Amino acid sequence: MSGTVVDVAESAGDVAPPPVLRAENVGVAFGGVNALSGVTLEVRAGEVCGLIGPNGAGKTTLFDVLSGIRRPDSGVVRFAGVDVSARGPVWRARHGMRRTFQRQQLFGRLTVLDNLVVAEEWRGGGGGIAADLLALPSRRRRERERRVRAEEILDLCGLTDLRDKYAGTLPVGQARMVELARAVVDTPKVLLLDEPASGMSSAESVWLGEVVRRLVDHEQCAVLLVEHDVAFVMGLASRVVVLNLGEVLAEGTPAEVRANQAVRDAYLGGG
Ligand SMILES: Nc1ncnc2c1ncn2[C@@H]1O[C@H](COP(=O)(O)OP(=O)(O)OP(=O)(O)O)[C@@H](O)[C@H]1O
Repeated sequence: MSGTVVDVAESAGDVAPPPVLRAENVGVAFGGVNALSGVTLEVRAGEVCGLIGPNGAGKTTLFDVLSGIRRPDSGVVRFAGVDVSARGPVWRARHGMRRTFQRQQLFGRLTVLDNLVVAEEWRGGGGGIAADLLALPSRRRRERERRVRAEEILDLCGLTDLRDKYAGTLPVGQARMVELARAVVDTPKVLLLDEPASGMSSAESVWLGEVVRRLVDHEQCAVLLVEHDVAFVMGLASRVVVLNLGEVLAEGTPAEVRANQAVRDAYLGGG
């Protein structure tokens, strides 16, 4: 790898900003099974890109490669233009890549607000334990800033009324929304959302769609979304990539993908 991850700035004259995250010709094989072959996909700041495909298409494997959990057998992953293929998930997270998982990962015995503050604290506040024990003014100021940021994100997510509830007491739909808020509070450059609507009622997934849109506009982060609920993806994403048998079968706007005959045959049920 070379260089460092830098903020992605729109270069003068370009219509679209450069991709924040890009998988280039990625291949992964498990024994004789090609889970991914020659997959190229990118996502840009301010955009929601949907990733769909039938069971076994390779969506989870691609998320694992993008987030650094799995090294690809071939191809590279670029984050803000830099080849990060050799970097692990912690490094990528530290540089602004956040992933939510299908299983819930909240701290059940912390309040909703504290779940967000903890998500900000993992970077550390500078000064270590001594600064904590001495309650240095700089540390107290940083804590106040983190609470303000957490409250701002709770507000954007429509979660302010739940801020003092213990996360472990929340029903699935609300808990999923808190997970999203946790992922966003640390100002990621890119968010990988893995089945964010699973377990949600249809009213809750409408709420989720509105919140994701609001967060993307406010934070100008890039979102890549894997979701089995195709209608949800089509309603939210501006661009959709369809994987099938480890390859990109189609890519385009939701309308283009819906009209694509190969996609209809392989996935959406013909017709
Ligand atoms: N650890 C593994 N060992 C062996 N084969 C695997 C492994 N993980 C995934 N596969 C295979 O790789 C292919 C892609 O799987 P993957 O889980 O990425 O698909 P997916 O699109 O996420 O599927 P689903 O929608 O069911 O979650 C499948 O054929 C799967 O059986």
